[in-house]
Amino acid sequence: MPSEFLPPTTFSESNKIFDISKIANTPELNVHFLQDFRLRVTSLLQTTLEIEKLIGIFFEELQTVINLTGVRFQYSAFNIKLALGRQTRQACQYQLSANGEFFGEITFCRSARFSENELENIESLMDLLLYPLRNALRYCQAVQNALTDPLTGANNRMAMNANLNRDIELSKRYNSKLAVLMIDIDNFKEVNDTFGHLQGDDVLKQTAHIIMDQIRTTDVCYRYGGEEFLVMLSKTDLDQALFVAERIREKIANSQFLGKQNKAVTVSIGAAKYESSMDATAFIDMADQSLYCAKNNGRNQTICNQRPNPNKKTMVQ
Ligand SMILES: Nc1nc2c(ncn2[C@@H]2O[C@H](COP(=O)(O)OP(=O)(O)OP(=O)(O)O)[C@@H](O)[C@H]2O)c(=O)[nH]1
Repeated sequence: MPSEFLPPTTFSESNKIFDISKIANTPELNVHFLQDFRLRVTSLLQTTLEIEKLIGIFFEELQTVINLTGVRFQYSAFNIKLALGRQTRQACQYQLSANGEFFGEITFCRSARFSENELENIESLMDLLLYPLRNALRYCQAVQNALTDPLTGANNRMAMNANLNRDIELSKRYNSKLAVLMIDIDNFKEVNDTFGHLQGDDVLKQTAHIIMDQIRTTDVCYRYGGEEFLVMLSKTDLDQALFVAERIREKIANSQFLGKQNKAVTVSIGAAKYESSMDATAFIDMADQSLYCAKNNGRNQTICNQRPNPNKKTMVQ
């Protein structure tokens, strides 16, 4: 499979620390050295599918033959941006691709300028990284797909199950606040019955996007069930959680759905704060019971049963 490394976007001239061409003067050593080096790096790179570890291994191994202080790797499609070692001024950067498929951008840096020889050496070893990196990116994509709801793009229930206990353990360990919102679209059956399931799907998508837009990147939105979403708010107390809940509720109530049909959509929200006596089930149940109250109380409102005076909102319209 042909592979390409586009030429470095920045590079520099001379360096005296390592020059593979000096080894080339003793051909036997060169051949053996390079063979051993390539074999070792290839087998090390096969030990992981984690991108950070992979880049780390490659960087460490390159450092044994070329003087480098740091490396950066970026793959925007998956929001991957990592930096290892010391980020210094001189840099050489490569766009990694094979067969028209793009695998990200890698940058090596150090204080002194790179010589042409060194750049050639880096380029000649880059093929070692390319296919392990492609496999790691594919694995990352597969994991991402397995944890994402394909309709709305929110995290799915499997992701929630994987994260919930950890969120609770972190909250206990660091004594940090944790809150959850259970959000359910009101009378969603009517949307499906009136406009059909495809339009119903559009309402679900738009609702999920509004929710995800209204929360911080450190908060997580899960599609909990059919028309129900769960938002986990880390380091958030109940007042803040209710504030976020109301912001989401109002934004949805004031948004236009289904284009020209301009359907009004509302949500009911149950909020809960984590208390140390709760396990994961009790925590989610607490939010669920509050949601149940919000539905019974007329919908389009946020309720938290852990409050002496639950925060009730009247219907907006
Ligand atoms: N279009 C679409 N509909 C879904 C999907 N998942 C669940 N539903 C529908 O969501 C509706 C949920 O209806 P109900 O549980 O009665 O709730 P509701 O009509 O929202 O009423 P309240 O929750 O009491 O306000 C059902 O009609 C499901 O078929 C989905 O992925 N797409």
